[in-house]
Amino acid sequence: MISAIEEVTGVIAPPDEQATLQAVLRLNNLTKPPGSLGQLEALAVRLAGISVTPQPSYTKRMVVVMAADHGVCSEGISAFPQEVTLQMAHNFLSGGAAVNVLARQAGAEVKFVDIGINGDLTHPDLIDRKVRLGTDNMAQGPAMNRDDALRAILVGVKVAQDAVSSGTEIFVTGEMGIGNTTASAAILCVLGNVSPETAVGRGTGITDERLLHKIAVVERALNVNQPEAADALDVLSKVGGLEIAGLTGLILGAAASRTPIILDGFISGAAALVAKALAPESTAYMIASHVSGEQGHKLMLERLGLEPLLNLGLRLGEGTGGVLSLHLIEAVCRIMSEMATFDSAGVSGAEQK
Ligand SMILES: Cc1cc2ncn([C@H]3O[C@H](COP(=O)(O)O)[C@@H](O)[C@H]3O)c2cc1C
Ligand SMILES: O=C(O)c1cccnc1
Repeated sequence: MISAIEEVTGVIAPPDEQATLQAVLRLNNLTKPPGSLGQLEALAVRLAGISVTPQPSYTKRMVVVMAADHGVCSEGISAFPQEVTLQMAHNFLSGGAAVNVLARQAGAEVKFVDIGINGDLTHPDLIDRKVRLGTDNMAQGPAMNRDDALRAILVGVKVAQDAVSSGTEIFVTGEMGIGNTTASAAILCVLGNVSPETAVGRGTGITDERLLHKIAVVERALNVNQPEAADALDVLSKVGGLEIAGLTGLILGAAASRTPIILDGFISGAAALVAKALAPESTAYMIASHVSGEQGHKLMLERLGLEPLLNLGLRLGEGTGGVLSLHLIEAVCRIMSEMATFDSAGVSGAEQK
């Protein structure tokens, strides 16, 4: 199975240099002072390199929501009970979750993948790829074994490959899994080399007292499991989660097929840290949609070397911030394809000094 992942990481190419250069030149010829569209210009340049054209467009957009349960919920680390994952799964599948609403507005399709929900789920639109019925309690031992983590990564890779084959041009990462900010914080501790006090946040909105307990649970999980920082699969299997692993695969699959992948919040960021550790060049295909309200997310993005587009204080996950940023991506694409150049509009360029 590891060789199947290496096959994917092995084909991730750097962004296209020529398209990158063409985008820079075009931006400087458009009727505006150079650099005046700020971060949108940087985004335009990155998208050009990813999609190998200075004038990309992304009509077919897909948000992939990976859902799974976490054994560590039995430690009382969330404000909500584990059953909410399954209950919310029905809500996603009937179109009533926040991400469904925002995706409809942004013209994106939502794919909902059961990669490890602890319960039975059937629905005609469900992508049933259950690897196991949730993870084990990482505060007592490994969350899962290495094979489960590998299988979950490969689920994500396949979802990406199938979607690209049927025309998907841009992805958004989404997730649902009560307890997954605990697993994500543990991953950040190891791969980002930070302390639990720095990495752990309030997730669904826990009290001060429960926050201290959550920090202690992450400390315990790290002590019990001793995850090896140099071995991302060891980290993912011991203190990660199935939806995090699935998103890691989705990111790698998207990067391997030269498709931009928009990262949502803290959980998506944890998956991205694992993807970066497995394939450093995959970060070229990642776009950080926003910095979330979850403590540790800002630092996580710094570790990934990514600049977030938005800062709205979101702390929901599901892919919500990612889908919102599709509007900005659409704006950038239109700037690159519809704006006049100094020549075409007969506007004088900057005076040379
Ligand atoms: C109703 C509801 C809808 C959600 N949608 C996303 N999350 C978010 O909250 C969870 C992570 O927070 P924690 O680690 O504190 O459990 C994940 O399911 C995440 O997607 C939700 C949480 C709830 C309760
Ligand atoms: O940053 C996130 O994505 C987040 C924060 C809190 C809860 N769920 C998700």
